[in-house]
Amino acid sequence: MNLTDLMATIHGGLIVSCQAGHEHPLRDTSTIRRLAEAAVAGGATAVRCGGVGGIADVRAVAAAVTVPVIGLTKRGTSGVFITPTVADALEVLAAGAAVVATDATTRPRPDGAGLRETVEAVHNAGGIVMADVSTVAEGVAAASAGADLVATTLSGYTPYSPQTAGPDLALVRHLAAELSTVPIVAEGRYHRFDHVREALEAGAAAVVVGTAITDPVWITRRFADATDRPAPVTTGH
Ligand SMILES: CC(=O)N[C@H](C=O)[C@@H](O)[C@H](O)[C@H](O)COP(=O)(O)O
Repeated sequence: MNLTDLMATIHGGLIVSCQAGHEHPLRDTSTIRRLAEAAVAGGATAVRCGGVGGIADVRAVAAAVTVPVIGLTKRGTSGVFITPTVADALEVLAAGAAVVATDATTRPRPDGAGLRETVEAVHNAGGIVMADVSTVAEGVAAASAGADLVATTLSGYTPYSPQTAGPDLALVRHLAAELSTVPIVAEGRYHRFDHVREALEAGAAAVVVGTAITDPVWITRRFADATDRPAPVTTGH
């Protein structure tokens, strides 16, 4: 799939992130595949998946859904952990993803490759790159390194980006103003319908929602916390 076809499919739409952390009750590849199928049935224009489920999740979801898959792997939880190496990116593509999501912060990558090198490797293999950033400067650098899409995924997850409870709509707005030719994807803590709308109005080409759709632990907790018996423990997404 090329970028033009991808944008014709996702522009103005919802992308659903189907992931579950190591200790999560939904951490099972066939469960993730079913979540992805449910998301597509509900109108997801694309699915983002992989994470700690890695290549197995990407492969299962890509084989099951007709919409484009944005794949990623995760290694660890600090530094560059989203599809951190060229080898990871190529594996994600080989598993059937149309788009590889990768950390595009300027922090050192574990294989020593630059973002530009990673982008080139993905392009040479026929893939599209979604650059996960946390600041405007990172988004601008990612675009000049050749990234096809810039996503706000990492805002709030690098020590130097704003640690907001809700989505970083300001980052969407600023990236859209800076980057006229690279589509911006709004991602990270989109928990409300009005925030999805606001992101599109701020210039996002598409919005990714994960936890608020695909994590029943998180959803249950929100309801439990409205009762006299709030949930006792936290389980990550
Ligand atoms: C920071 C990081 O590792 N983000 C990951 C990226 O793939 C996922 O864990 C998120 O669920 C995804 O970005 C969607 O965000 P939210 O679940 O907040 O809607």
